[in-house]
Amino acid sequence: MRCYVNIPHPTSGTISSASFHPQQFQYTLDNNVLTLEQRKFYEENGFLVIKNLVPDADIQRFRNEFEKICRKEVKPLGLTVMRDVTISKSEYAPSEKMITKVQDFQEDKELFRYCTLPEILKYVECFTGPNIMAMHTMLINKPPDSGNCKKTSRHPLHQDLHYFPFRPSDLIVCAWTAMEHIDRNNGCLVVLPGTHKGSLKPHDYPKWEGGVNKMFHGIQDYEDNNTRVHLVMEKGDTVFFHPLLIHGSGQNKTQGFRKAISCHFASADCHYIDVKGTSQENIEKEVVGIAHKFYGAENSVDLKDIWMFRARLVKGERTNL
Ligand SMILES: CCCCCCCCCC(=O)SCCNC(=O)CCNC(=O)[C@H](O)C(C)(C)COP(=O)(O)OP(=O)(O)OC[C@H]1O[C@@H](n2cnc3c(N)ncnc32)[C@H](O)[C@@H]1OP(=O)(O)O
Ligand SMILES: Nc1ncnc2c1ncn2[C@@H]1O[C@H](COP(=O)(O)OP(=O)(O)OP(=O)(O)O)[C@@H](O)[C@H]1O
Ligand SMILES: O=C(O)CCC(=O)C(=O)O
Ligand SMILES: [Fe+2]
Ligand SMILES: [Mg+2]
Repeated sequence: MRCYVNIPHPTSGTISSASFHPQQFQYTLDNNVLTLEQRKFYEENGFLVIKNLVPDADIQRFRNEFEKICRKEVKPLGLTVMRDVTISKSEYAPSEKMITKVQDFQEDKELFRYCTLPEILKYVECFTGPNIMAMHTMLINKPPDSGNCKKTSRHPLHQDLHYFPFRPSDLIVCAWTAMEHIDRNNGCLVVLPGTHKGSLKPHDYPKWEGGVNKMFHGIQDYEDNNTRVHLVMEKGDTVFFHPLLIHGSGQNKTQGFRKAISCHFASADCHYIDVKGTSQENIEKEVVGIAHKFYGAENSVDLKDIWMFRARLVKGERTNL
């Protein structure tokens, strides 16, 4: 029992019901943003959906900028452009239809506005506290999966903490905003409520016949008896979720490219950890391997350097990260 334990008031001698604090929370901080009901929901489930949080006008700007990137009209520094695994060996010219996602848009003013929106940060602060770092940014353009039946658009069930060499996990939160109506047809987020109370599981590539995208690791042996919840969301709706929450996304059965924008935020007071000897070693090797390909193996970089380099302060003071 980690949450909702009633603790006696320290100064009261005898314990009467009136001297009990109503609640003890582990995953949310005290401020006046979340209602008691919302706090309880996140504590219990590890996620919280806020309807209609990001205005249409902002989403349109993110969409425009993404299209400019796809047409190569802008080339933000440090951006990773990822194509679907099924076309990763082909010669297609870049276009919106070829790009599965862009990552690390911290140097793109238009897209990075997402990470500084006051309405987003107001909620982020409930989980991270006042010193807030934007650690990892993505715009996901989930491609249609009909036709070839390879289901490569699926994202296997995983915990984002697998990718993060910093702690404590409770001071990390993902904000994920739907850029259009998203349901099971175009591959919505799927979450296993309450799994944020568990530990980090070992991750590796799923053995899917059609192939799997680079670094899309999944949990090999998650318990299938967990309730899966499909998050149906409208444009602008935003889900905040804990980095240990097991989640993924299903196949996109439509002809459209399903879009979402997201950022992982962490308290600047978090600290980096060494993942050597842990289950995270396999992803460290992949990330460092890619960095070596780009910068040359002689310029040895470690995981911490990579993260420090792309992390950006968005509120408060840059203390550790
Ligand atoms: C890094 C930490 C991430 C933190 C994430 C937080 C939680 C998020 C959970 C996730 O989203 S997990 C997935 C995270 N994914 C990544 O970080 C992937 C980042 N993508 C990349 O680094 C590049 O897109 C990649 C290196 C895969 C390709 O880069 P380029 O487009 O510059 O290279 P190129 O097209 O020359 O391809 C290089 C090689 O990669 C292969 N490739 C490209 N796209 C691929 C793909 N989608 N799947 C598999 N392989 C792919 C390509 O076939 C080729 O193989 P060979 O070396 O054998 O010729
Ligand atoms: N049999 C399975 N084994 C492992 N992971 C699965 C399996 N089926 C789905 N998943 C993963 O679970 C998540 C969502 O599953 P979901 O059932 O919503 O999608 P889907 O199977 O692609 O589509 P559908 O809506 O037709 O079921 C995705 O991350 C997907 O990769
Ligand atoms: O399909 C999605 O948008 C979710 C992707 C995801 O969970 C991730 O990239 O970590
Ligand atoms: Fe994820
Ligand atoms: Mg299914």
